[in-house]
Amino acid sequence: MSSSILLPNTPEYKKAQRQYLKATKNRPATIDQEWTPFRAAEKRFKARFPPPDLSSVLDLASADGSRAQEIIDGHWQGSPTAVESVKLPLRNDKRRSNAYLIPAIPGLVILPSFISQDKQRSLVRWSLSRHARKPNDTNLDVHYVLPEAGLWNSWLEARKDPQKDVLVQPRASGSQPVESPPSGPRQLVNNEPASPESFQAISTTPKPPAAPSPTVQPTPVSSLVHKMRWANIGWFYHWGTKQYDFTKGPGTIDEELRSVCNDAVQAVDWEKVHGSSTADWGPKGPDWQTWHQSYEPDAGIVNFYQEKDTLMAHVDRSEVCATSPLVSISLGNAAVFLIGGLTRDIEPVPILLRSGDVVIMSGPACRRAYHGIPRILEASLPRHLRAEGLQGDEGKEDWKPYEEYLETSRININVRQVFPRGFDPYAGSTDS
Ligand SMILES: O=C(O)CCC(=O)C(=O)O
Ligand SMILES: [Fe+2]
Repeated sequence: MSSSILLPNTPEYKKAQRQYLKATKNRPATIDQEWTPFRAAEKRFKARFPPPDLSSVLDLASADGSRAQEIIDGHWQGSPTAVESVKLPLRNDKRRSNAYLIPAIPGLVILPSFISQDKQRSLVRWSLSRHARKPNDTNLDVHYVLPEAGLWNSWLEARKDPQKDVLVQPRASGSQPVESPPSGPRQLVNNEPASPESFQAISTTPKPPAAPSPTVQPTPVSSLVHKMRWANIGWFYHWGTKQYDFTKGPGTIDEELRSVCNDAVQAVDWEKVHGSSTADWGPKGPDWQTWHQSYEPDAGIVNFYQEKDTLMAHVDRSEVCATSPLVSISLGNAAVFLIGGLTRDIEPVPILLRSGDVVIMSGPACRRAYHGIPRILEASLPRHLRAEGLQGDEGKEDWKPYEEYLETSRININVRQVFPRGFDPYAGSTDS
C-alpha cells in the first residue's frame, strides 16, 4: 500500500471511499453512541476511510530535528503538543536525550528513539531469526509442525530456492488423533489480576494444552511466515487461562534484550516519575525506590503485526508484580498506541510510536490501564530499515528479506517482570 491513500483525488483514496460507502450503507446512525470512549477511539484510528486525522495524536518525534527525514519518509505525522507531556532528562546519558512523562497517565514513560538504528536492525533479526522458533512457543506451534530451523530461517532458504518452499503440515493431520480439550465441566477463564496472594491458586490451576485446529491446511513456508503473530519470551504464558504456567520453568531471556530493557529502566529517574504518587501501591507500599537494583525482566512476548492487524483494548494483569516496569520496544512501521484508565469508559490518550521508541508502563495506575494498538501506519517504514539506508554495501543483500517483511509489518517486543523483589516462586512467599 502506498501513502497515496492520504491524498484525495488519487485512485487509492477513491477506492477506499467507495468501499467505505458500501460497508456503512446499512449502519444505524446511532451505532457509535453505544461505544465506550476507548472503542470509539479504536474505530476512529482503525478506519481505512477517511484515513485517520492524526492531529490529536502525540508525536514526540516531530519536535526532534534529528528525526525530520524519518518523518518525511514515514508520511504520517501527529503533533508534539497534542497531549501534555513533561520532558525528563535521561540519567547518565551522553547523548543528552530525554524521556517524556504523560501526566494524564501516571507511570507512563516514553523514550523516543532510545534504540539506535543498528540496535533496531539487530533486534529485528533476533525477533525473526533467533527468537521466533523452538524452544520458544509461537501462535503457530499449536496448529503446525514447524520446521526445525524455525519458520523464518526456512523462509530465507525458500527465497533462494523455490524448491525449498515446502508445505508445513498441520498438527491435527494424518493418522494422528486430534487432541481434544479435557472432558468434564468447562473451566471458567479466571482473569482475576495475579498477585502474591493468588500465586498458589494460579500455580495449581490446570493448564490443559490447546487443541490443534482440525481445519488448517498444509501451508507453504512463504505464506505461513506472514501468519506469525507472537512468540513467547521467558516464563511460559498459557493463553487458555491467561495465566503463566510456572510448571514449565522460567525459560531464558536473551542477553541483548535483557540489557536493552535494563538500560531503559536505568535511564529513568524514578523519583521524578513516582516520587509524589498518591496511588495505591498495594500492601507493601511503593517499590519504585528499588527498581534500579531489582529490575529483572523474566517474561514477555514478541508481537508481529501485519498492516491490518490491531490489538484490542486490554490490561496485562497476569504478572504477580503489578507495578514493576514493563518495557515495550517498537520496530518497523509506526503505529497508534492508545492508553486510557482502569475501564474502557476513560478516554484514551493517542500516541504515535515509531521504530526505535521505547514505552515503559510502570506503577499501579499505568500497569492497570487499558491500552491497545488500533492502527499500524502503513508505508511508514524508516529508511534505516531499508537496505538502501545501510552504510556501504556490506550486509545489504542479507538485509533484503528483513526489509521486505518489515515493509508491511510492525514488531513489538513487550518485556515484563513477573515477580516482585524477593518473591521466590518455588517457596511461594516474599521475604520482607
Ligand atoms: O504493540 C504494542 O505496542 C503493545 C503490545 C501490548 O500491549 C502487549 O503485548 O500486551
Ligand atoms: Fe499490553
